[in-house]
Amino acid sequence: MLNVLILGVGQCGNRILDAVNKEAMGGGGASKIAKYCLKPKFPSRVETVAINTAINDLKELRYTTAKDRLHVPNLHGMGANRNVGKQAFMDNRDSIMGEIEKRGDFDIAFVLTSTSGGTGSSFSPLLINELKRQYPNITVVTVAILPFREEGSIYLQNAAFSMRELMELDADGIILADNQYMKRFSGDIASAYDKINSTIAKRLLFLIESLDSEMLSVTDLGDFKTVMNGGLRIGTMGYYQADGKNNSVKDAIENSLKPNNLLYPANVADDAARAMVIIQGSREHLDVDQITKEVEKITASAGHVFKGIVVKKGHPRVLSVFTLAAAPELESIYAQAARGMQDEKEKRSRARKQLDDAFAHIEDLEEIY
Ligand SMILES: Nc1nc2c(ncn2[C@@H]2O[C@H](COP(=O)(O)OP(=O)(O)OP(=O)(O)O)[C@@H](O)[C@H]2O)c(=O)[nH]1
Repeated sequence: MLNVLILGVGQCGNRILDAVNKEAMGGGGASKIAKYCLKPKFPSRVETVAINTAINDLKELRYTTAKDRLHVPNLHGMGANRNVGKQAFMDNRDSIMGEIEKRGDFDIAFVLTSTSGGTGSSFSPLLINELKRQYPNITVVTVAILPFREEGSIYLQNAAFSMRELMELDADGIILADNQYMKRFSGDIASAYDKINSTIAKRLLFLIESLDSEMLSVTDLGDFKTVMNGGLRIGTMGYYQADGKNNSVKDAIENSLKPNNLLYPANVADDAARAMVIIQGSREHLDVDQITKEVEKITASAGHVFKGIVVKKGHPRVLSVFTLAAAPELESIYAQAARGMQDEKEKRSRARKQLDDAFAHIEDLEEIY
């Protein structure tokens, strides 16, 4: 059985973790006392911890038990400042790692975080480093959320710098989810968040469950690691669930890779480096020849594709995880972040000059009373 750790860091990470716990409890509503007695049903041994400097963010969680919420005290908040965040992590490193250690040993950790706020984006790279240091055999995959592009220059700047830190870590890859790309889910931000979070949560649970299942065709943690180490070691996930109208497993695989079903804009045909396609469904829907043919098609463009087949009652459901050899959308985020930083620098020096000119008026004067 896999030992899985899921850490949600900062508000966005906390909320996605809460969505994971919600899904693991069957997706229903939670009562007021739920946080004291909830017991999510995971397929593997899964431990979850929500980590945050803002106590109110932790209080708003509904499906994460009180004992799985770790408040890291920081008197004045982060102000989206990653330097303050890094210091707060280092000041509290031992207590954070102690909370994790209490939960035993792990094969894989997922770190869920936004790239753009103050807490998650600064804590996560340091936290991942510590995990890799303290658990030499652990696989650590980051699920990193990119901001809406109109959220402002500091968020974009944070995203640029924290992504670079995450990419430079000696970890096992990044699964990207892009708020901007998934904005299509809803008109208003609050319900878009809910939908985005549950979309990510469902895919993660599917992945964990599959890695720990008896498969007809086997994919395991080792294969997942190999996929995540492909290309830029940055990837994303696609998912599709067939309905009664069309039970074709071939169509389900194709659909799982269509732009509409991805968490991040990617051109799978041109840019995928490695992939893993996991198919679940009732035996009568799982035509192995059809699956093999479809997977071979993907292999023609992505270098290597692992396939996993899990017999489970229901219409075909397909999760595709892939890493990318190119990520043009990231480059445009860096360009936008750099423009924003440059604009701010110029505005600051213009303002400073204006102020200096104003001071010049009284340069040779004394106060008169
Ligand atoms: N998908 C998703 N994104 C969110 C959610 N909440 C916040 N975000 C995004 O996360 C980014 C801000 O990061 P947060 O996680 O809120 O910040 P934090 O890490 O808690 O840091 P501070 O609040 O600055 O201490 C913005 O780009 C938001 O759009 C959420 O529930 N779901």
